[in-house]
Amino acid sequence: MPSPRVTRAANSGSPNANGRFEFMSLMTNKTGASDQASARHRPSDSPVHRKDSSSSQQQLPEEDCMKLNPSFLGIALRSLLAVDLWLSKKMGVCAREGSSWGSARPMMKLVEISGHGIPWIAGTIYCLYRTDSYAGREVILNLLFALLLDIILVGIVKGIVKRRRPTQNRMDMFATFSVDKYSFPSGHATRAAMVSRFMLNHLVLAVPVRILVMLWAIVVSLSRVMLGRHNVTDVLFGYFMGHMQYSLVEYFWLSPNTLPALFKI
Ligand SMILES: CC(C)=CCC/C(C)=C/COP(=O)(O)O
Repeated sequence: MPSPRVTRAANSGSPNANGRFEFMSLMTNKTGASDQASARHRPSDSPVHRKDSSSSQQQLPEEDCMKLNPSFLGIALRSLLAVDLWLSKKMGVCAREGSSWGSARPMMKLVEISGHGIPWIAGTIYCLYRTDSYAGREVILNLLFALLLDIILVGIVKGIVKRRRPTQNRMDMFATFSVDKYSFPSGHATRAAMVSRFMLNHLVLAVPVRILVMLWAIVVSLSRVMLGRHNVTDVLFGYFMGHMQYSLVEYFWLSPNTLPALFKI
């Protein structure tokens, strides 16, 4: 019966008392802890085969089962993320001045500003101040509510998911919050989708202007990936989230009855 010290030395490949290395076969020793670990790799002991084995056999730890039996959802998600990263890198054609469409980067940055929160919030507050029509004030007030809600919800989701921005991104955006170091979802995409839907539903616009509003939302969203700021899934989810936010604003529509003080003209 070897002493625990000798066994440990033998299992770990340490020199024995004679200064020589001794290695004990892990497959033949059925008593040590390391043998249990190695036994997991034997096909006859795999989770699949264990189903047929007697119940006296040891159950695998849960984390091992997950490694050996990844769920379909896990595989699908990993594949989607791999495609997402690959596609986003390919589409990030304005990520740097030296990128294939690098000369279009200044124009893309203008598109970025057109979807930034600050001009939208500042412009909406200005319009609220200038408007003297009752109906106009109601619509603009709700737009302001939508823009603030958007910033809060996007900040919360970014803070929970904490997905890093793509490696090709250069963090040279103006006026960002600390959560804006994260990329999921794209705040520009949520805002563009929400604001465009808001305008199409609450402003009386000629058909060419309606088309321009829709195109603007799509171009702002697309520019996020082209600038290398976001992965494709950040933008797709952001666009979807923007539509959901609009539905939320409609649901909680602020009327003169909810905020009478603001509607005194
Ligand atoms: C400072 C204010 C009022 C808003 C921040 C707007 C901003 C920088 C959002 C980040 O957008 P992406 O997530 O699309 O990069």
